Amino acid sequence: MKLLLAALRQTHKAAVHTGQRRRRSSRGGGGLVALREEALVVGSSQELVRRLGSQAEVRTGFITEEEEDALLRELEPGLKKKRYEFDHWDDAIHGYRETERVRWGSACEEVIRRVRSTAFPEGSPLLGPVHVLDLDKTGYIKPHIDSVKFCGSTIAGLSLLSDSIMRLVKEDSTDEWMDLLLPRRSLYILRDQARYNFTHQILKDEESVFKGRKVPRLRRISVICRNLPG
Ligand SMILES: O=C(O)CCC(=O)C(=O)O
Ligand SMILES: [Fe+2]
Ligand SMILES: [Mn+2]
Repeated sequence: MKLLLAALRQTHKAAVHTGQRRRRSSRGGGGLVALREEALVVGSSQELVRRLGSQAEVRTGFITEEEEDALLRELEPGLKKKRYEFDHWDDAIHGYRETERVRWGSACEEVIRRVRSTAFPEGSPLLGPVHVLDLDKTGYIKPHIDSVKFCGSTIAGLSLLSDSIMRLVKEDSTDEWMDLLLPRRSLYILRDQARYNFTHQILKDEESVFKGRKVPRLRRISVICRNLPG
């Protein structure tokens, strides 16, 4: 199980090293451009946000508080048995524990069904187990691209317990980037170019600022559905 989950992110290493180093020098001047006042996606240019907006989608309030509670009740007992992992320098993720789940209670089953019918084209073959990732409040996800061997064109994730910021950076042109605000209980969907040609990362608390506003990053659990490579 552990092996498969790590393999999902196996292409991250090059992205972590090249992506992070170059980011620092390239960020300075990039003004944030929002499509609308309340937009949840900003980026290095309005053109990029327009072109890729539909491939990096955020749906606020995708689940209710009751559904979030049901997911947490179902997930917490198993997660609590694991320890957060902090010290592997080569991991794409720092400060996390994770698991996967095939069978869900009925309230959760309904949520997962809704995620899948929203994010994936009908009949698209899906990865059976749902991935559950628990980030400690000091945890974060470094830039990586999910393995094309194990994961298809679409990644869809629910965010529980905390708001967070997902940053996408173009792999071969790191001054092209988009930040997605992922509110608690929202669903994000990454597809196609946003999934294949951009690294994604979840910012650590200290860096978690969206349109000039601090977005406190608390403990966050994500519930992630993927499809299979075509
Ligand atoms: O926590 C998330 O929403 C994303 C996790 C992720 O990028 C991964 O496990 O590959
Ligand atoms: Fe990922
Ligand atoms: Mn490791």
